[in-house]
Amino acid sequence: MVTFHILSIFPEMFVGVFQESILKRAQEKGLIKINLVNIRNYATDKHRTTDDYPYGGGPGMIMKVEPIFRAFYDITAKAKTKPHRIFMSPQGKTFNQKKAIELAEKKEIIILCGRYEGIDERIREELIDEEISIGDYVLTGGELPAMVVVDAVSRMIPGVLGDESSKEDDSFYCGLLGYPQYTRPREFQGKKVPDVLLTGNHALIERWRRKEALRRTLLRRPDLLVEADLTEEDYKLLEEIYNEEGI
Ligand SMILES: COc1ccccc1CNc1ccc(C(N)=O)cn1
Repeated sequence: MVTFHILSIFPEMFVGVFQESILKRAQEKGLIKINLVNIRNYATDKHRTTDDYPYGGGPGMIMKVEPIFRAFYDITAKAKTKPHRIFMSPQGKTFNQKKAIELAEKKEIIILCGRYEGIDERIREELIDEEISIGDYVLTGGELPAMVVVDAVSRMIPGVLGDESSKEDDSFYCGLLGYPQYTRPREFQGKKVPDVLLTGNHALIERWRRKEALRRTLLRRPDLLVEADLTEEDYKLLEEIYNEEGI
């Protein structure tokens, strides 16, 4: 069970995403809990201000310390265990499946979603355990990145995915890209499903899938091959692939 506390000035952005399909069922099954927190509720001035102009000048606004510190203290005081505190930002370490698996072990996670040009540095210094980016591009806020993290982490929690096995084979799960998938009809516009998949010979099918995952990874993301722990059998398959691809 993982409890996600999501801090944002636009918590309503999350309602649609977390009220659908797998994440909704996971909440109903008590496998995950999502606590949407509106930072504005912790702003004490009349206008419930959460941002202000940057010292030193420059474009845009910066998120203020007080509302965010109050929100963190409040959530932490109510939390059963000390939450792991994440800030979504372009300056973070790039998110990947390995990180998703690691975060799925946590009990409570706070995800701070930045808006405007970013946050007052004292928030990073005092409140954040790790900064995570979903990729090298800038968005209008950390809300979409937070949804990506909640989705990827939730999938790794036992019981969330109906068919457990789908987690094992997942693209990026074994460090390789996924193999080609087919379903009915067997032939479409003259394009047939590979015969091997119709043999019912699971050893043969597994070999074909592993080989196609290696082929796809070699051709599209050779950098992942370097990281993957390959077996002797994998190297044999790669030999065949090199010959077939004329590399
Ligand atoms: C100018 O925006 C910011 C500047 C600083 C911090 C947060 C934000 C909010 N925007 C974000 C957040 C995350 C990502 C990412 N790549 O994960 C992209 N954009």
